[in-house]
Amino acid sequence: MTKPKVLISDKMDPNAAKIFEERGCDVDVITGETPEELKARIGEYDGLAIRSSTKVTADILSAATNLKVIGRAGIGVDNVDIPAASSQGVVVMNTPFGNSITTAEHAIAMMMALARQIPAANARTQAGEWPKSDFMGVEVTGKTFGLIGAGNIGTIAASRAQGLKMKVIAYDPFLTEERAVELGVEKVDLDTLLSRADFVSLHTPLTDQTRNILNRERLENAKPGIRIINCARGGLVDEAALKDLLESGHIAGAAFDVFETEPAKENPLFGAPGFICTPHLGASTTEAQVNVALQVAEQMSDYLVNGGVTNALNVPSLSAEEAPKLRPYMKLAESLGSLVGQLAHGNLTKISIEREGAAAELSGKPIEAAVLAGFMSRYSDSVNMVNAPYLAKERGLDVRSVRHEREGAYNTLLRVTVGTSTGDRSVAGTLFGPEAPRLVEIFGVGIEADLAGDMLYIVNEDAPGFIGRIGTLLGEKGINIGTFHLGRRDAGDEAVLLLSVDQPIGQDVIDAACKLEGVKTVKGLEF
Ligand SMILES: NC(=O)C1=CN([C@@H]2O[C@H](COP(=O)(O)OP(=O)(O)OC[C@H]3O[C@@H](n4cnc5c(N)ncnc54)[C@H](O)[C@@H]3O)[C@@H](O)[C@H]2O)C=CC1
Ligand SMILES: O=C(O)C(=O)COP(=O)(O)O
Repeated sequence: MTKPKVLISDKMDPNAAKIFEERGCDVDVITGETPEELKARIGEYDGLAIRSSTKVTADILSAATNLKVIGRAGIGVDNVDIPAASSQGVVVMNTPFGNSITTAEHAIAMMMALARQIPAANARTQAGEWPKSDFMGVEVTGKTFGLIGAGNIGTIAASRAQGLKMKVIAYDPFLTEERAVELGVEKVDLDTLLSRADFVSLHTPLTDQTRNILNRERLENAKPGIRIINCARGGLVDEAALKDLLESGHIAGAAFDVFETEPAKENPLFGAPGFICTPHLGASTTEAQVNVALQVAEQMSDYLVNGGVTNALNVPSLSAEEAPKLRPYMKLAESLGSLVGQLAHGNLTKISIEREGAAAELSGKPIEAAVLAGFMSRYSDSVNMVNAPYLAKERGLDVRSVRHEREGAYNTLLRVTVGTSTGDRSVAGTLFGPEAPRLVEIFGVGIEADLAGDMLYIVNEDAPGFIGRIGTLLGEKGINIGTFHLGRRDAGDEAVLLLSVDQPIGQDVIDAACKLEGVKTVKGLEF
């Protein structure tokens, strides 16, 4: 097997490259390229490891013909076009915890630097001024810390602020009262937060809801003398409005690590009174960078080598321990999805996936994604587990997953049912031994068959002589039969024949088979 090839395109701790190599990947480290250079190169790679500098746009992705996974050594993925990656079947993963302590500590460092004007005092002292009487600071003890966004980083920042004897109030629409009590913070609405806080620290992602969350109106109505810290994302605060309000003195200070446009070589806030900043250093500690580099390389190689999915943003997680257990089910699920997709006619608007026995104990989402990947291949050639659920949604397919507690005839069973204009059509399969996927039912008829390679599916009247006739026909056409599977509802009723053959079935064979006595349906299948 050729080794998966990974490109590290942003500055990353050398442990990342080491782990990729140890885990069976070839790795190139090429940083600082222009988008054009990256686009020209990206086609060679199975994996792309990034931080925040590389912008993975739809244009770059259009050239990423071999790409399977993008790994973000860090948290924010606003530099990745996730919908484009998803529709192309590329997994996007991040490392959601590796740099959170470090970033929360940076927010606290920024707060202290603001409270005591350390950057300006430092600059003037080193310039030989000794400006002792120009710097009067404020204490943080007893002051109110207003947290916007009580997620991983926000809650760590809150606990550090509590350690500094501050009162913490928090605005986060997803924060429950119970969790607020557990954290020892008071849950408030945004206007209340801005009217009471002495220091406000932002810790939300940048989304349509959070963009400009501190807009001009909110900043104007905030408590006079408030100080604002943003170590989350540029675009959360209206930079021009903040500059005006720093100049008017309504806002006493602001400390930013992130900017609307980065790298921020110029910005309206530069030089505003009480403004301090750092160049997106929130995650830049040795500890955090080792954490995220190790984690991203482990996660990406796990996916590329073993199919394990951890911390993915566009596909369900699948641990490296669970991945081998699920693998035969994924094959079975994909084959069943493909079988109903190839056989059912008309506009299919719903699909249900039932798991029974041992299959009911496994994660449902990956199995669902594999069924959809098989099923959606009837509509598109470039479909896989990552993009199938998105394509299904786009087509308005109603997808249901059902897990049965009941004991059935099989130790483990997957059933896939599609709704057609003439009623529900269902196929089911099991695993023989730990690994071998096997079809056990097709449209109500019990049958045992492997679904592999080229196959011929025939429904005929159950009457003597048919098997001889089809055998003769295939012999005349020079088609070699690999396996032969028969099933029927009741004696004399409809019978189903599934043959695996050594070459694709041409239309001439299908036409000839249709003319055989007693034949109702003939279809060539491909797995
Ligand atoms: N400066 C830097 O170098 C770094 C910045 N970051 C950024 O910090 C931010 C926070 O990261 P985490 O805490 O890990 O994320 P998280 O996902 O754990 O927490 C985000 C919180 O924001 C809340 N939220 C979402 N919409 C909201 C809204 N409209 N109003 C108020 N709250 C809302 C969510 O409920 C959640 O609790 C991210 O934008 C991330 O990219 C992360 C690491 C380093
Ligand atoms: O992890 C994040 O979200 C960050 O913003 C850190 O960015 P960086 O990896 O330092 O470019």
